[in-house]
Amino acid sequence: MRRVEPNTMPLYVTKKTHKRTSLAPHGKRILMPVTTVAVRAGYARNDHEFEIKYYDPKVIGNGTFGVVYIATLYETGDKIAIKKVEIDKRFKNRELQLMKRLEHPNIVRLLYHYESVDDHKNEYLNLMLEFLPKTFHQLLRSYKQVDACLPSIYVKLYMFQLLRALNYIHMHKIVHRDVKPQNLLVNHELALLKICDFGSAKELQEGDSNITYICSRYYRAPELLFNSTEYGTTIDLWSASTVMAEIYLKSPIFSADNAIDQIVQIIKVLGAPTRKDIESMNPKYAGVPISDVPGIGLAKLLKGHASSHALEVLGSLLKYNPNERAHPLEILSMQFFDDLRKPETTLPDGAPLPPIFEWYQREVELSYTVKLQASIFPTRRTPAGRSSNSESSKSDSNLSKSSW
Ligand SMILES: Nc1ncnc2c1ncn2[C@@H]1O[C@H](COP(=O)(O)OP(=O)(O)OP(=O)(O)O)[C@@H](O)[C@H]1O
Repeated sequence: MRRVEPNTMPLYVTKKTHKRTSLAPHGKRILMPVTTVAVRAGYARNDHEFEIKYYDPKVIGNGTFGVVYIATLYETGDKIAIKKVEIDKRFKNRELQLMKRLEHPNIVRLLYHYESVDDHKNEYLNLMLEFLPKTFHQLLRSYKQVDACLPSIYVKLYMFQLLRALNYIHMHKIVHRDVKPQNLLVNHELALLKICDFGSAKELQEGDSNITYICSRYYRAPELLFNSTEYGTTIDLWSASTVMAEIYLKSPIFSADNAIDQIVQIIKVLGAPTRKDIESMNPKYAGVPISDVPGIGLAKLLKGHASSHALEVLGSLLKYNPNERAHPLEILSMQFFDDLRKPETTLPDGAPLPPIFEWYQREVELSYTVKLQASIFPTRRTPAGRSSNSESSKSDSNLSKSSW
């Protein structure tokens, strides 16, 4: 990686391709073009331009907003993902601004970014991200195809990491607004989960009106379906719990073709929202009154699929009233996650669990304020600064960002 003086690089990507064979620094002979780009680092602290070389780009995802490629870094041989989104000059790209602020083991890491321009003078923002091999959607599908269930240790590990990441994002008053299996990336061998796609995310400001047509329908919180513009971060908790229910049911818990039917599907399970519930979701709701019908209930729907502890988690999150949804840290302290706290627990192949208890100081402090630290962390592995075991949590200097 060669450092270049600021301002000496053109604004846009410098593309040099070598057609000849070259020996990459990581020792592999490359028989294909290598692309060189002038990038900026993902984290703002040292925002100089660098030259990065990559090769073998292939499309892996075609989203609403852009194209995602997989490529290999010339220097290290590491796989990366490049998300290329057309720049709309009228708006500042929120995804880049937010991703620069977020640094967490359960959030996909922004490595570099650069701008590029095509032959028609369309301009693009390219986000170079750490690569993860699968989406959670693909993982669930692979189990479904062989009529198997995701083993319960993975359900616990993945839900723990998802809720921990949401807690971290919400600490920054950022709401993701598109939590769904397609936006959760996994390395199933290591049992790691990371949230991606901050294209819909937003930092909430008091008094701001927010758009309601956000979040993929099946995972959309009821307050959005009731057209609330003053929702909070708890919309992500609803989405997370629908993801959890989907793990057990092997298909989305609430699926409909339109917003009205989506509400109907929720009512069929949870029963109709009370007047108080509707007021909590959207005090300005002026739609048709909803008759008082009972739902079949989560316990009946998930009978034979989910344990009582799993139902406790789902029941604490799948609530109409956004303020009644449990705090993510409260959920992490529930019995459902107790296996993860036992020293003898391993992955099915005997490998150790990923380091899910290495928390940032700031996350730990927050868990103190809600007095949950004792129940989130394993016994005798108390969090940072108080530990007899240095493994339990890394200090800010190791992990956190100066902005904290
Ligand atoms: N870092 C990554 N590693 C591996 N795959 C990735 C990565 N980032 C994105 N992808 C793949 O690309 C797909 C689309 O990415 P992303 O959701 O960020 O784009 P999008 O344009 O916002 O898509 P959508 O409109 O479907 O939400 C993901 O579902 C995933 O399959």
